[in-house]
Amino acid sequence: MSILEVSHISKSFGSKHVLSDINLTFEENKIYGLLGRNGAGKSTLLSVITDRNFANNGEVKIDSEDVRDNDSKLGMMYLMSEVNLYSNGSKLTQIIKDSESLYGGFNHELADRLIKEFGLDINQKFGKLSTGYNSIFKLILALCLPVQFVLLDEPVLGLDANHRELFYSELIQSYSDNPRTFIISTHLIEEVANIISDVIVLDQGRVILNQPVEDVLAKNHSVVGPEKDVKQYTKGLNVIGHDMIGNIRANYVYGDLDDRVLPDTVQLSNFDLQKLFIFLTNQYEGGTDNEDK
Ligand SMILES: Nc1ncnc2c1ncn2[C@@H]1O[C@H](COP(=O)(O)OP(=O)(O)OP(=O)(O)O)[C@@H](O)[C@H]1O
Repeated sequence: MSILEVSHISKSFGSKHVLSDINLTFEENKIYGLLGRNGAGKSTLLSVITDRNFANNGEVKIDSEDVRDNDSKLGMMYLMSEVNLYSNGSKLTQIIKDSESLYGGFNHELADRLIKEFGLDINQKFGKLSTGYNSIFKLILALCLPVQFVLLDEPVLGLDANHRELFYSELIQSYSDNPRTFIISTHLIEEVANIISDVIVLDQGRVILNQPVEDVLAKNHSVVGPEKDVKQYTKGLNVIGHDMIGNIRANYVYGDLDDRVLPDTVQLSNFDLQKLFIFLTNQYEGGTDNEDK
C-alpha cells in the first residue's frame, strides 16, 4: 500500500508565485482529476512531484520517504506530459526497450493491443509522430510501465474524438485489471467526470477543492423558480452562481441545505462538476456569488 504525500510545496519562477503551500495526499488505487484554469500551476505541480522541477519549499514523499534524488521512489511514478523526454531520432521500439529496462518491466501484451487499436506505426522515429500520435505513444508507455502512480498531464492533447473515447475505455480497463493511482490533469472535465474518484481544483497556485467526486456532487444544488422565491429559499446558503431566464432564476448552491421548507414554486436538482468548476474559478470572489449575500 503506497501513499504519495505532497507537503507545503511552494514554487516561484522569479517573483511569480506559481504554487503556494500545496498539501495533498494521493491514496492507493484512486483516480484523481487535477483541474485548474490555464496557468493555475497543474503542470508545475506534476513536475515537482516527479522531481523534474525543484520546489522552493516543501517535500514530496512516497511511503514517508522523500522522492528527491531517490531512484527507487521516482521509479514508482511515470509522468506523461507535453514535455518530450525522448530524442526525436529514437525509434519507438528503442524507447520502449530503454523504458522497460529503466522501470524494470513493460506490459507487452497490452502495448501490442493498444498499438493495433490506435493504429500506431511502431517502426517510426519519435520526432516524426504527429501531435496526436505523440500523445498516444506516451499514453501507451504510461499504461504499460509497472508504476504505482501514473501522472497524466493533458493526456488527450491532439487526440481525435474516437481516440479519446478509446483511451478513456482503455484507461478504465487497465485500472480494473491492475488497480493503481492515477492523477489526470485536464481541461476536459465532462470527459473525465465519470472516471475520476476524487477532484482537486487548483486556482492561482492554491488548492481550492479536494474531495471525492461523490461528496462534491452531493453538495451541488441548483434551485430554480421565480426570482423572489429562489432568493428567499437560498438566503444564507453558499450561493456560488446564478442564471436568469426571463423571470426564472437558478441559484447554484455549494454545500448542505438545512431543513428549510422548499416552496412549491421552487425546484431542486443537482448540477455537474464542470459548472461547479466554472463558478469556483470564475469571477466570484472566494467562490461566493456576492449578489445573493
Ligand atoms: N519554466 C518556467 N519559467 C517561468 N514561468 C513558468 C515556467 N513554467 C511555468 N511557468 C509559469 O507558471 C504558471 C503556471 O504554469 P503551469 O504550466 O504549471 O500551469 P497549468 O495549470 O499547467 O496551465 P495550462 O492549463 O495552461 O497548461 C504560468 O504562469 C506559467 O507561465
